[in-house]
Amino acid sequence: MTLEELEQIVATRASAPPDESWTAQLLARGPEYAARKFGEEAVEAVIEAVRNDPSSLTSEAADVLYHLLVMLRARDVTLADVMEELARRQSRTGLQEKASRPR
Ligand SMILES: N=c1c2ncn([C@@H]3O[C@H](COP(=O)(O)OP(=O)(O)OP(=O)(O)O)[C@@H](O)[C@H]3O)c2ncn1[C@@H]1O[C@H](COP(=O)(O)O)[C@@H](O)[C@H]1O
Repeated sequence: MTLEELEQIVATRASAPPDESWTAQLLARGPEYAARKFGEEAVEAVIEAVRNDPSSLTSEAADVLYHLLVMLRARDVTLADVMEELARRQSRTGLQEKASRPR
């Protein structure tokens, strides 16, 4: 499974009946709700990383990636947009990139 494939699944399920699809339910409740669920899943991943439980962290990280894609879709940002941004950063170190951000 690639992130592109998961993005495609999210796009397809977006138009499913909400009573049959978590993706459709998230999107029907709006971008703010999708963002909130992403935040909750991110916090759960943080907890597992701090607890040092690799199996639970793997599971929570999967939740995070899925909910990230749903949140992006809710705001019409594509995975390609995000990957292009990452590609732009490739020519610089992380510290150079951070220093170049507007304050
Ligand atoms: N990858 C996922 C995926 N990861 C997590 N989830 C759902 O996200 C929801 C998280 O909700 P909650 O926060 O209530 O769940 P939780 O974190 O387990 O809850 P707590 O017990 O911690 O409160 C659950 O219903 C999970 O099933 C996902 N739902 C869908 N997908 C993918 O999307 C596809 C389409 O799914 P539907 O849109 O539901 O058809 C699936 O086949 C998968 O490929």
